[in-house]
Amino acid sequence: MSTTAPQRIVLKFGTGILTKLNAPEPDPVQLRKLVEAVALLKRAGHSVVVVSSGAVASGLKPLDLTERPTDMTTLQALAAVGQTHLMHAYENLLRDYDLHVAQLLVTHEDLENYDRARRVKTTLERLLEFPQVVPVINENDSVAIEELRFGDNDKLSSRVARLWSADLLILLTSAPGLLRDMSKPEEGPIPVVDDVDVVIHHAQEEKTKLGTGGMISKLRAVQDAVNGGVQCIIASGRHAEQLPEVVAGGGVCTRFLVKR
Ligand SMILES: Nc1ncnc2c1ncn2[C@@H]1O[C@H](COP(=O)(O)OP(=O)(O)O)[C@@H](O)[C@H]1O
Ligand SMILES: N[C@@H](CCC(=O)OP(=O)(O)O)C(=O)O
Repeated sequence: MSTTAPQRIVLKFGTGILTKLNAPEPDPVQLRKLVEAVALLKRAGHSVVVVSSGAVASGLKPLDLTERPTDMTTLQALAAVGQTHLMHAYENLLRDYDLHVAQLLVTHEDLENYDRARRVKTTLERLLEFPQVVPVINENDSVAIEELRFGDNDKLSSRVARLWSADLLILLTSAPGLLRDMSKPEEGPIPVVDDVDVVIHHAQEEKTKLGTGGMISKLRAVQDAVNGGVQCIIASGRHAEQLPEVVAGGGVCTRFLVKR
């Protein structure tokens, strides 16, 4: 697809691109670039919903922790502290573009329940009638029941994209797209994928230190989204400046087509 017509776009920001490369804490430079890209897309007439990770990572420093813990209770406590820091950062950065953040925290159960999911959808649609609002969605980590958690935000973003009938879901991550061979990044990502099943074997278990999902989780989320009619893109969140080009059909990324 090569178009600049207004689209409904879900942007997913993974933990791996919201944090510094060499320290387990949020990277304000990265966050600024991502917010700038959101503002650019909105200015071009697109409707944008952000699914943002980063609550747990944002809670580490305030709680004097240097590493991501593994026990669920501490992770939930970290998310409770970190989510407010994250939203504060978004609100501050969006102000430069006369935009405001709208926080939506949802659980797996909310989106599985017909009535609650519909309420999320209508709230989202009402919010988007205000051009100055950027909805930022995260899992409600501190109350999510362990066995029913999304855990990573890949699946959450595909659920949101389907619920909202988005045109496009862009998973922004630390990789430039889906690589055939992770030891040969110079080959660049696979440009276009028609069938996720055919490429899933390229995804390795390896992932960033603070991220939870990894590439396998992303491809499963992509499959869910394309099955629901949403075209998907995996692209580097470290090159947010290329987002308008990616939305228009170009850029360095992997594009997953919807089967017709
Ligand atoms: N075939 C592949 N191509 C690109 N990245 C891959 C591949 N297989 C595994 N990965 C890993 O997936 C990571 C992205 O997932 P993750 O760390 O969970 O990021 P995020 O926090 O953005 O969700 C990459 O940094 C890379 O280590
Ligand atoms: N909801 C969690 C997201 C967990 C996470 O790291 O997800 P991801 O970056 O998609 O691998 C948070 O905000 O920390």
